[in-house]
Amino acid sequence: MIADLSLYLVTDPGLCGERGVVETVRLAIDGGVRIVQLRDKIATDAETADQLVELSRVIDGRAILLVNDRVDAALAARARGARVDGVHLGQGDASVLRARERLGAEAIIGLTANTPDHFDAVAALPAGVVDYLGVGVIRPTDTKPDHPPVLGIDGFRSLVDTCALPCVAIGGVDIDDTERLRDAGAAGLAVVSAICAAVDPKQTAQSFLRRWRASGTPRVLSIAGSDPSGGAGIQADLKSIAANGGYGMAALTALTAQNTVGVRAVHVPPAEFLREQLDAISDDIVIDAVKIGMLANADVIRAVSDWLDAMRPPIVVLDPVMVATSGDRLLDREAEVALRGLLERAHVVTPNLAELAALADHPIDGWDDALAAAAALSDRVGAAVLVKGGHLDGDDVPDAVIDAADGVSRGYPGARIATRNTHGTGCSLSSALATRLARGESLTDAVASARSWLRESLTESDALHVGRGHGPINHFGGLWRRGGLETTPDRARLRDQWWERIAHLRADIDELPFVGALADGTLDREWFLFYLRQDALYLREYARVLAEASRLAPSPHEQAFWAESAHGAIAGELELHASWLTPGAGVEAETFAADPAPATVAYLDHLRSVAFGADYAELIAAVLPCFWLYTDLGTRLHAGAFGEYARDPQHPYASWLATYADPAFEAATEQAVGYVMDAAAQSDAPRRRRMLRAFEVSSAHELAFFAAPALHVPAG
Ligand SMILES: Nc1ncnc2c1ncn2[C@@H]1O[C@H](COP(=O)(O)OP(=O)(O)OP(=O)(O)O)[C@@H](O)[C@H]1O
Ligand SMILES: Cc1ncc(CO)c(N)n1
Ligand SMILES: [Mg+2]
Repeated sequence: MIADLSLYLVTDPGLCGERGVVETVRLAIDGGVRIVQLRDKIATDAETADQLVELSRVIDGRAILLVNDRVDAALAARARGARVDGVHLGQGDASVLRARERLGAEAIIGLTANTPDHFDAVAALPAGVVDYLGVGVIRPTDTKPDHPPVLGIDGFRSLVDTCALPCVAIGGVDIDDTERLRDAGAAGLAVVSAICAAVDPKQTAQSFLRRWRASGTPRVLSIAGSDPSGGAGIQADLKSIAANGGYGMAALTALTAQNTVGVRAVHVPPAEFLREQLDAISDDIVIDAVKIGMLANADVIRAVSDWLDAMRPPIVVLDPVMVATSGDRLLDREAEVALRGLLERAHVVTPNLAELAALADHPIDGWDDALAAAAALSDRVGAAVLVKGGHLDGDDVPDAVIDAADGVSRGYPGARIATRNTHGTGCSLSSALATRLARGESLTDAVASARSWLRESLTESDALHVGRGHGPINHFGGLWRRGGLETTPDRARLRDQWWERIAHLRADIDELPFVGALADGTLDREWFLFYLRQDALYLREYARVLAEASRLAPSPHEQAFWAESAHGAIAGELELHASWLTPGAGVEAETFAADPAPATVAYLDHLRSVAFGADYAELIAAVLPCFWLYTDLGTRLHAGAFGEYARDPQHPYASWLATYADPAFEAATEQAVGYVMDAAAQSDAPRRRRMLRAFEVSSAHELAFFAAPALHVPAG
């Protein structure tokens, strides 16, 4: 069994001073220590056995208790009913093989190893003889005057690098070594004076653990049922653990045939097989936190309870699952009684209101009643209680966490999020909480972080469209939106998304009097000339912006495309203008003589600000509407979407219509759209958002540009 080695207290009677070893151990365990080694080189075996009996009483199953070297004392204390899990042996102490033989297969036996030869000797031992190694000293220490040569953290790393056993660092370990030792491969920190000599061993232990937990990826085990629809059970747990920064593992208690509408059937494999799964994991992997969900029946509960007693994981969050969101039962009545025995083994219990009523044995009438019942339950079982308000009526869905032992009590108000997708909210919240605690967050902070993530996952859930009943939350929705985990989005989906984003602007353009009159040929000539004069001023600057896109282009073919487009804006489209504005006369004379209208100024200022203040991706997004909107409008006009007359070669504005319905312009538009979607797909979410915004603003300027003639030219 691999116990939780993260913070390993080795006692020293001298350093514990007047407070004494037993009181120091009690305080350290209150602070989160989960493995203790009684080390006293002077006491007799009988005295050591007495201390072990006393320590076993104080520890009360909350931590692993080992003794240094004294196998006889361990056996004597066991004979007196003490729980002594094993021994730690030095190189010169009793043989590990003999100790294993005398203490049994379930015992935990540690061995000191400080040199390559020691590690070679360990590698030659049969499997299962030694459970972990103590490797040091990290720096000089007074607690072991005859200590071996100082390894330092690099020396530690080189020794443990290829070792299959978990190795704890020992000897002069300071809290500021935490991150570097974990990074160097330590399975935990064995500390002596840092805690024994501490003014406040509980607070010191808490500080060590916070640093240790925050410095790595927590390995979180879900012990729960399977929900094939993915919204609850171990499926939801694994997603929740990953979304909150943990590595998720899962041992299955039951298989359900369920979906978002309800539970059709439940199959519970033999509880012995669950224990096999649990042992397979804990024999190999250090577990930083456990989340317990659906337990199905009393046999399963007993199997989990026995394993917890043997393993004593540092963090246990118990979600007392009794009924699914659909209302179907997930725990039989006999098991509800057995569940109570499990509560004492949890650090946090997370009942919803119905589950709280069942566990507190009295009906819950409103939120204040729930808070009182949660406080009483916490006081009775010694675990913190996170009572969840999701099933309250009305618009408020508060939660609250109460830890009677630590005097913690905090409410978390929250408005109900309008969604049906609440399947698995409880499973997900408790798994997120276990992960956050394993990352070193305090109880109240971890609840706040888990809730915040859950609420974001509820808000993002409508995008999933899973099932006809209560759908699942979107476990990674927030991360995808913030660009943390988004896979490269599908270009076609992006294109549709962008085009849809400006649907309202496109509809407004279609509704403009200018467009309607252009289509049916009644457009006032002065309006059209006003539009053309402004468009000439626009195109001259637009060409410069396209030239800038060419300059910034990341590839030759994009560079060529934007350069050709710049040329087209000055040459091709201005030929159109010249034929209208000054037939035969010098194009410059008349074409650019108009004062730029406000809409023209605003649009060009926008383009310049993007061209010379942002990056290539945003720039080509900003110029895209001038391609895409015009091609769309021109092809629809030419296709008769606004009436057949627009297709008539005799139409008074036929040359304008032909320009924007030109297949070559349509092809250029498709190429421009392709470059922009490529850039968007390869960008992170923040840049994708900036690109879309630049595209949207340009589209709004296009609308204002088409609307300008009606504002500035009295209808003829
Ligand atoms: N519509 C909602 N809006 C906001 N928060 C919600 C909503 N529904 C549930 N929650 C929150 O989800 C979490 C789970 O609460 P709930 O009461 O649903 O647990 P549960 O019944 O155990 O869920 P499950 O059905 O997964 O077992 C709580 O934090 C609760 O406040
Ligand atoms: C397997 C499983 N566990 C828990 C729940 C609670 O919602 C569920 N519906 N299914
Ligand atoms: Mg629940």
